[in-house]
Amino acid sequence: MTLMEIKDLEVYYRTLNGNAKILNKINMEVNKGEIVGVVGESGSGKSTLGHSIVRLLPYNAKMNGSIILDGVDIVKAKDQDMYKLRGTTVFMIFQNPLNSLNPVKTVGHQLMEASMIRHMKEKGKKKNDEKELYKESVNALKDLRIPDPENVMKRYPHQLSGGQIQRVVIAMALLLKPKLLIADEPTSALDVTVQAQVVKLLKQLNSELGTSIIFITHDIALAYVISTRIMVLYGGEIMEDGPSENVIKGPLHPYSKGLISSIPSINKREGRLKAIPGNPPSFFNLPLGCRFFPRCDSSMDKCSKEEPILVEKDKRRVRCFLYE
Ligand SMILES: Nc1ncnc2c1ncn2[C@@H]1O[C@H](COP(=O)(O)OP(=O)(O)OP(=O)(O)O)[C@@H](O)[C@H]1O
Repeated sequence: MTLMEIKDLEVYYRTLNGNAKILNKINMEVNKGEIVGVVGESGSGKSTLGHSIVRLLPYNAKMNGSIILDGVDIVKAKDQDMYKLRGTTVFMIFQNPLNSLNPVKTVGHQLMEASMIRHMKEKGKKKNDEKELYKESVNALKDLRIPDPENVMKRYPHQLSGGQIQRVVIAMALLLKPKLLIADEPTSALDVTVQAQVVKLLKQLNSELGTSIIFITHDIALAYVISTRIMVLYGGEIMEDGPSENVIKGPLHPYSKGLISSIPSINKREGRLKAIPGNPPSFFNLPLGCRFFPRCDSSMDKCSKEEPILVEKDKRRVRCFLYE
């Protein structure tokens, strides 16, 4: 069952150099209970996609198209409807998690508030059992392996380290139990053992409550570990989208192939990783034709002249003339 449907989404940023179209005709669906890994190099538009879904884009952004989530079109919704939606319908763990916390309230206050909001939604009334809210909040911090959680509850966000803040925001997500969770590089500030624990907790949230997750990462190997579907973005466009297993074991798009061959593997004896040569395009100077063609080792004549469309192929969507 579809939880969210994005149609023809375009996002522009107005800048001193003119308008830059960062997302181009994004069409995608997220089903209930699905974990979609959105992958691509830095600057491919991943965070912009996440910010569009919670409608927390910078002041210089403009959106076209529609994002229907739980029956509401986020592009056109009134601000008051967005307030209602954020939290228990959709929640985003930002790449800079400090943005999700209120600097003048303690961590404990904010976590207990998140827990209370969820109880209100579930039972339709205010839950005032402070002890219960406190216990739930401390347990969420314990789940994230935060040492001395009672002490962390008393602190203000600026008194915590980057890794602790990231875990507090993930704890908030676990307490809110939203229908759709957008996690933007949620493990990048964490060490490997905590990373693994976060992945386990997110998977648990998904399997126990059917929470849909959009997991944004530049690391396609991490996307494979957590997601059921992988969507590859490049230069603000979907290049490939399909079941994780198929995308990883038999990538169709040359860009997906490049991302996969740059995964470090202990089994690779050759020593050196294959990096994709060149850099992603500037949004002010996009190549004619396919956006990936200047870096592509399978490019043909027409790739520099015409833009390929996204076509269906083997349970997948792919944007490449090799499959048209
Ligand atoms: N407020 C803004 N004004 C102008 N351009 C912006 C703004 N925010 C982001 N951009 C540009 O939009 C492009 C896409 O950025 P975005 O953060 O969505 O990419 P990303 O794939 O999430 O990259 P990263 O992993 O580095 O965050 C980049 O070229 C970035 O410089």
